[in-house]
Amino acid sequence: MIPAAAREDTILAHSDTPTPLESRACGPLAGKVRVPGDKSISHRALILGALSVGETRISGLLEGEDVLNTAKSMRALGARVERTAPFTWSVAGVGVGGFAQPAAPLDFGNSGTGCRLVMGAVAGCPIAAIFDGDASLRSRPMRRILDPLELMGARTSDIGEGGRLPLTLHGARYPVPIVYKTPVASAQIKSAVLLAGLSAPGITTVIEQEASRDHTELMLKHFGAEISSENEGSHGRRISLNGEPELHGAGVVVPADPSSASFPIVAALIVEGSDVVFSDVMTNPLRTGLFTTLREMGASIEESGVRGDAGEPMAQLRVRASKLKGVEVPPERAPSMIDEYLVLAVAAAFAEGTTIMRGLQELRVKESDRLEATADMLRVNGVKVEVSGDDLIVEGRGHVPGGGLVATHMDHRIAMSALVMGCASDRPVKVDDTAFIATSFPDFIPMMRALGADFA
Ligand SMILES: O=C(O)C1=C[C@@H](OP(=O)(O)O)[C@@H](O)[C@H](O)C1
Ligand SMILES: C=C(OP(=O)(O)O)C(=O)O
Repeated sequence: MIPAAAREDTILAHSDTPTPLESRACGPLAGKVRVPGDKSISHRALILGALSVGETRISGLLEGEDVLNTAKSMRALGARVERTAPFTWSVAGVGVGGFAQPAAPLDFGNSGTGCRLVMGAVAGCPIAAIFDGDASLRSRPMRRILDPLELMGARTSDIGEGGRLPLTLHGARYPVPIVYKTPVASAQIKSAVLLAGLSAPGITTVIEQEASRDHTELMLKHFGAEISSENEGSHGRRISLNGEPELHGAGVVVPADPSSASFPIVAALIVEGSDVVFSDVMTNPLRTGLFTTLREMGASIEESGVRGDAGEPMAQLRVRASKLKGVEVPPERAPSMIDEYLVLAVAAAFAEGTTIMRGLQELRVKESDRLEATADMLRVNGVKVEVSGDDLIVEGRGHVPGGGLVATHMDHRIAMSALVMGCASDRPVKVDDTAFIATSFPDFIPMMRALGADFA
């Protein structure tokens, strides 16, 4: 038997040379699958486990590169993190405020969530840590996280141009609780402030104009923190956390990731005759904007067997190929489907009529400028598309000519969206590099092939 650590190294390995792939029109997709564990919940389970006293047992953890980098960072900060069986991990934490000074820089690879949440957790400990990542992560804004953390008493030095990585974060010796209004709807900003607030005496409050995913709040409660959330305005939330709790290790069952499921779901909708069942898909309403939109477009997505664990609902989804029509997606839906616009744009290209997606400014600061990259992906495959300010307008003609080579820009979701498009386009669609798919959905290619996709 291979020891757990060696197996983990095998998972971590990925090629430095680009691996292109072509996707060709295929016959009906069929089968029943469980996509990997939710990425957001996997990061949080490791971080909260590391900040707790006692053991946290996680089942269904996403073993993608982003999450594995978070696991490594938790070890570097003093927690014991072990893979005990496939997708099953055990964390023995150090308690709130108990992180040790890491001996080497923390490398988060491609992962904004891992980097930014750990910044919050480190900001509440009297240690210094160097944060770094790959070229994509080094290009993403960090000021949005550092601003509130500095108000709480943390400090930065050796910081990259424009507040970017690499940087050194010096945690606060005496963290101060704050009331913070997030400048944009971002669960990463909210979570960083709440994680720093764990070490602050008194109440840390985050106010968001538009509610972002609430996994941090739900999981903090599950681990024993006193935290409350009330509505703020028409779409917002006001979240208050009582500082200095004793967090206790807890069991976490990670549901299947709806953002990962969105790729085979759209593939099943656009490939004629398809019928695919997805089990255990998380259906937290702050994550299901894509399903709402697809249903408005005419998609057949049947939900059954709704159940929940630690406040996170999940269900089985049966998806059948459907005739889609263009729709207008309102800007206030953006936080609940922020990572899904790329694959929605693919569905929109196969629909009849125009789809207008409004208020997508946040797409510009993801792994790539996803607004431009999505438009380019469609354009090189013969789809009429326009970026107008922060809106994306796709003219659906019921079919996609294809034949293009898509630049993935170190962005897993561009790669997967383009491969989905090729499943039903007139000519094949090629992507320049599939390596980054391993950050969030390592089994995407074999799972799609097993359903009937023609990738070569
Ligand atoms: O908190 C999280 O787990 C995430 C929040 C979102 O980012 P923002 O907080 O920047 O919107 C999302 O795009 C990302 O994939 C995961
Ligand atoms: C934006 C994403 O992730 P992150 O911000 O963690 O890099 C994503 O997975 O689409």
